[in-house]
Amino acid sequence: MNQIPVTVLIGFLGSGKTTLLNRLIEQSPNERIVVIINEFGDTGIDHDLVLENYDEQIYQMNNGCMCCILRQDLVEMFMGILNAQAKHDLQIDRIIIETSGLAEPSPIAQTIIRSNVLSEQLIIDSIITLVDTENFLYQVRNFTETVDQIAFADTIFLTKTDLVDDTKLALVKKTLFDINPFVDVKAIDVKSVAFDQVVGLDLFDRFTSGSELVEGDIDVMIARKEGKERLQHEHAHNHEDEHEHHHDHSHEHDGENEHHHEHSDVNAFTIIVDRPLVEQKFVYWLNMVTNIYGMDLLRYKGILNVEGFDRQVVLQGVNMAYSIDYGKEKVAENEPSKLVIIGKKLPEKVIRELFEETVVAV
Ligand SMILES: Nc1nc2c(ncn2[C@@H]2O[C@H](COP(=O)(O)OP(=O)(O)OP(=O)(O)O)[C@@H](O)[C@H]2O)c(=O)[nH]1
Repeated sequence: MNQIPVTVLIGFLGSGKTTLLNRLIEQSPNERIVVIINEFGDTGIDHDLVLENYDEQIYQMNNGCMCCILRQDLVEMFMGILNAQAKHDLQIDRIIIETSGLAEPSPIAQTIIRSNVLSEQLIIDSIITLVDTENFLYQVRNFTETVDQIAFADTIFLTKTDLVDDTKLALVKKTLFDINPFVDVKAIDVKSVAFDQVVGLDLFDRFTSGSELVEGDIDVMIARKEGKERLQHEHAHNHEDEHEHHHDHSHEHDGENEHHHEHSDVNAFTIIVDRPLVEQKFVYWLNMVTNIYGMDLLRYKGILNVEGFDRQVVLQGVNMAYSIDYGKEKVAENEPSKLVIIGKKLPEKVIRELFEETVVAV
């Protein structure tokens, strides 16, 4: 079954989400799109009514901010959409969610990733954050939601750049990169942007719950992603193995690339190791950190040099879920591994020490 791509539009109040959504809808004659809108306080539309009158294809959530509670309502809404698809024998091509300006994206993503039924049928296309360039600097100082929206974004669209000068634009970009060092940032005009510049970007990776990952699973996960047959591995899923210490000679250094941030409660930092990682040790650390810090890990990404792999290994994660993939060919056998971690009040020192003890120490 084809998974339906879900595009999540987030952004502070007035950042241009509705204007963008209208622009997308008016441009998409050949796609059957379902739109979910989450507004504060508006009167909702009865799901069943909408389903019977399917042409409208617009669902509305009105029970407050989309981030605040367990997203059981979102699960039910998605199930309603999927059931309607089956009942009416329709193919829905795409779902677009416009969130309330105060929403945090994490629970929306978690709802899709963590529900087995939903994750079989839906796939997150991209999490797109719109940033009102004119008002962003004020918003980021005063509303933690804004920081979360930046930290979580796969890509950021700057709106209202026509209202600011170059100095302000540069400051906004710098602030964005301070919060999320690996995000793409692009100025768009929401009134004229092309459909395929916004949807179908496929930026959000397929995440797998990492709690049972053991040595050898990196191969397995990549193979699965590439649609190949599951690789046969000799390794036993033996947790004692994970504690075994190998002798390698890598060491971590707190390089000048490190990012420290003062933006509300979100922090970001970089770990660089200049020798190849031992898979078993790295996996052990990753399992531990994801299990301990779970929802506080907003985003993490690593370009890793792992012993025994010809190519770089790319790690991308959200909360407890992450994906692992091949990156480019290694340039040098000893090229450094780099990990960027963004989270909520993460104890950087503790995480570094844990890394030092479990991954780097001989
Ligand atoms: N000058 C200018 N105005 C813009 C731009 N993008 C959006 N706007 C205007 O900003 C206002 C807010 O846009 P909306 O699309 O309603 O923003 P929103 O994010 O949906 O706002 P909420 O519903 O409050 O969350 C509208 O008047 C838009 O016309 C832009 O690039 N330049």
